Amino acid sequence: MYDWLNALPKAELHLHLEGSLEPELLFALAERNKIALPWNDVETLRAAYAFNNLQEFLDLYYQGADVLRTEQDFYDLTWAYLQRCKAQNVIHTEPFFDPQTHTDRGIPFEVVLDGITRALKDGREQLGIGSGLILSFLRHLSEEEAHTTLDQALPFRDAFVAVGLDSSEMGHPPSKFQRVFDRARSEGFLTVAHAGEEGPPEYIWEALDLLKIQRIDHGVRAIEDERLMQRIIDEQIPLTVCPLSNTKLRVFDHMGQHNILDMLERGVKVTVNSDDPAYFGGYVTENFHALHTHLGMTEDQARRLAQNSLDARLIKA
Ligand SMILES: Nc1ncnc2[nH]cnc12
Ligand SMILES: [Zn+2]
Repeated sequence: MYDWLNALPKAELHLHLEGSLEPELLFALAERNKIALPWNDVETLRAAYAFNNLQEFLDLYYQGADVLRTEQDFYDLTWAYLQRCKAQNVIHTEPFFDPQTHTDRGIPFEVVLDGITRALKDGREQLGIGSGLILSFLRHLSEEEAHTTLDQALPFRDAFVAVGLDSSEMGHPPSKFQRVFDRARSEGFLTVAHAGEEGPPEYIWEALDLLKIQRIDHGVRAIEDERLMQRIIDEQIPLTVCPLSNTKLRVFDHMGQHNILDMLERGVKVTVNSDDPAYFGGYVTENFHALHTHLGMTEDQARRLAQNSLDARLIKA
C-alpha cells in the first residue's frame, strides 16, 4: 500500500518550510554558519522531538530555525523539501514560510524570500512541481508587527499567492488580525489561517467570517460544532488536515481516534498534509500510510483525499 500511496498524484497544501528542516541539514547549516548547537548530534536532537502540545513543539521549531542565515540556506531548505515532493509524487505544493521568525533575528526579508523563490522556480523548471508561496503571520506577535511584515512583502507581491496565520493558537484568535487581513485582501492576496487545531470552533467561525479565508488549516475541532460542519460541507471549504502532526502534538492521543475519514464520509473537503515533516515523523505519503494502518483507509478514500488536494489548490496549474 505504501508504494501505491506514494505513486498517487497529490498536492500538499499545509507545509511549513521551516518545519521541513531535517536534523542532518540543521547540523550541516550550523557548521557552515559556525553556530554552536545545544545538542551533541543528530540522534540527540531527534530524541528531543517528543511533544505534549503545540507550544512545546514551537519552542524547538523556532530554535531550529536559527541555523538559517543566508540566501543559500533558504534555497537548500526549500530544495531538499522539493526533492521529497518529487520522490512522493507531490505534483503541486503551496508551502508557508514565517518571515518574522527570521526578520526578528536580523535576517533581511529579501534574503529569506530570494532563497525560497529561487528554489521554487528550479522546482518548477527542473522537477515539474507547481507551487504557490504563502506568507504566514505569527499570531503570538502583535497585529502591528504583522502590518510591518505585510509592508515588507508588498514590493514582492508576485512572489506570493496568499497570506496565512500560524504559531500559538490559544489566546490569539483570528479577530486579532482582522485589519491586516483586510489590508492583505485589498492588496490582492488570498487568505488562509490555522484554526481549530488546538483552538475552539469559534476560532474557525472567526477565520471564515472575519479573515474571509479560502481554506482552513487543520480545522479538526470543527466536528464539535454541528452548525459549523454544515457550513463547511455546504460551502465545500477545504480543510488542510495533518494527521501525524495532530497525534505528535496530542490533538488526538492516537491515530485510531483521528476524525479525518469521518469528515471525508460526511462530505467535508478534507486533504492530507505533513505540516512539519522533519519534526512529526514523515512527509505526505507517511501521513496517508498512517491513515491506512490505523484507520483502515481504503484505496477509494485515498483517491478522494488526493483529488480533494488537487481541487483545493489556490493556483490551478
Ligand atoms: N502545526 C502548527 N500550528 C501552528 N503553527 C505552526 N507553525 C508550524 N507548525 C505549526
Ligand atoms: Zn501548520
